[in-house]
Amino acid sequence: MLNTHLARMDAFTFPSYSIDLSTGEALFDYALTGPDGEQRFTEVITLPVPEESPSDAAVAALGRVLELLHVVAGVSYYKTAAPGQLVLPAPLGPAAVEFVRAVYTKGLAEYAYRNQLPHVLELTPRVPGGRVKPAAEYDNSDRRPLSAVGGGKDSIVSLEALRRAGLDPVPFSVNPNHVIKAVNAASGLPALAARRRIDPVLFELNAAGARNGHIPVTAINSLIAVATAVLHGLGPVVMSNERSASDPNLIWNGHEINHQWSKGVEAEGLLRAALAEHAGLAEPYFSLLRPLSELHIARLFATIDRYDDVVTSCNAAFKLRDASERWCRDCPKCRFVFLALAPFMSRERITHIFGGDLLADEAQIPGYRELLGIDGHKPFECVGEVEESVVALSLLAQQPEWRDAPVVTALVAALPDEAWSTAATSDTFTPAPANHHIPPTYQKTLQTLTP
Ligand SMILES: CC(=O)N[C@H]1[C@@H](OP(=O)(O)OP(=O)(O)OC[C@H]2O[C@@H](n3ccc(=O)[nH]c3=O)[C@H](O)[C@@H]2O)O[C@H](CO)[C@@H](O)[C@@H]1O[C@H](C)C(=O)N[C@@H](C)C(=O)N[C@@H](CCC(=O)O)C(=O)O
Ligand SMILES: Nc1ncnc2c1ncn2[C@@H]1O[C@H](COP(=O)(O)OP(=O)(O)OP(=O)(O)O)[C@@H](O)[C@H]1O
Repeated sequence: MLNTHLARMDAFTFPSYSIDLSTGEALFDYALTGPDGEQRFTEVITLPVPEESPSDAAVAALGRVLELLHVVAGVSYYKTAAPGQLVLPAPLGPAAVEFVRAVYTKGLAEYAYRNQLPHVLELTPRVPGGRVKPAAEYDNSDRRPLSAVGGGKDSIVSLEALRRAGLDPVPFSVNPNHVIKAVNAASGLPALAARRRIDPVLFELNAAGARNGHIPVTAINSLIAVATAVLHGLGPVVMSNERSASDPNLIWNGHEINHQWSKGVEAEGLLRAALAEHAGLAEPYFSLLRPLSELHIARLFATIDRYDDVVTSCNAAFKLRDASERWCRDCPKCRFVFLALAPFMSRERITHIFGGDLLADEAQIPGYRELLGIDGHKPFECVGEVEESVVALSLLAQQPEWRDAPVVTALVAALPDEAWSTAATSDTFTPAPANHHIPPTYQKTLQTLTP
């Protein structure tokens, strides 16, 4: 189908979904419709099959989680055309509708901004009339946690904290690549994995020039994780999303544009409420690292060395096609993570982890100026707040091993005086006491990693 036809699509619908419990394979169908016809898509998500058959209660809760996943995973296909109507497949309660609305508006906000599509930020799902049967309560809060592993430093910190606190975590990933498999192997813990196959038609449409952009992938991975936890009789899904994920990159037309929206605390609260209402789940999902800054997490990571040969936070290593082997050493995320870890590690150790020394490479200075708020806005990437970068630089400027590194000296000279005073009074290493959903049993977990 030609992309001119895509541009004339006026509705996005969700024709059906199904799951085969014997194989774990779920099929999610989507359709764009308009005056020139229809464009269909099917995404295939394969959950790991448990050794023991799930209870009837678990199967019922799983069905409800998959209903939410069906709607949320549609964002990848919706974005090829961005029609004005989003027509939900079945009635949903108010919390579920609010979650879906936020995923398609706030979760697609960067996409809307970059493609100049303000209507996406105002989308309101059309909900079919009728009553939603209330979900039976399903309380799995005291079972072993499912710990989502993304291959980077943050999920390693959570996995190790849970393990050291004796909570017996089960590592879990969606489409684990060689990095994630190596991290799991380094942990020594048996892991679960789900497969997600995007409809190849999407790549054909992209190649033909369809609209494209960032999607709230953490919302999709989170629901796949919750579905897996329910199917396997496990407890809460533990994420590793940090405090700064809630901060927007910029304001556009009065709306916050946040690249990391589905990692933020608002998305976490909406997802929990939707799961409680629609699937009856009492304690399904939270982020263990929510009160912490990226810099604080980096300091905790530095206390763990068993993953140094494998840890990789660079997004280029997680592309579906043409992925880099590990750190690309030339993107905002590589720059930020290097800056955040450097104050807490020897130069030799961090150079080993990254395969190079970014603070010795003067070509990185323009990128670091953005991270420090000297030029432009916070990059559209998973990077910490400007204040965290300034605090990291101020720590490096005091360390004999780092203070003469070419990038450090150039940045110290470029930073305005006000930034230094902000760094001096920063609360970067003080956990934010409120605004998280960590259940009491898990609240002391991070103390096992005190530096
Ligand atoms: C790895 C990456 O950053 N991918 C983004 C990139 O995609 P690219 O075209 O360069 O390569 P592929 O990842 O191979 O994807 C090919 C196309 O497939 C479509 N697609 C992929 C995954 C998906 O879940 N849905 C999809 O529709 C898409 O059309 C791709 O072009 O650029 C894309 C366009 O801006 C981004 O959509 C790709 O982002 C992935 C969805 C992704 O997994 N990104 C994470 C690394 C990521 O951004 N994580 C955020 C978390 C933020 C959140 O709110 O969840 C972060 O680290 O901050
Ligand atoms: N493939 C995946 N499967 C399951 N969970 C994932 C996957 N990729 C990322 N996550 C989870 O999504 C959240 C956001 O991912 P993100 O890439 O920011 O974290 P990370 O890889 O742990 O650390 P870092 O920020 O250092 O890259 C984390 O909780 C992470 O565990």
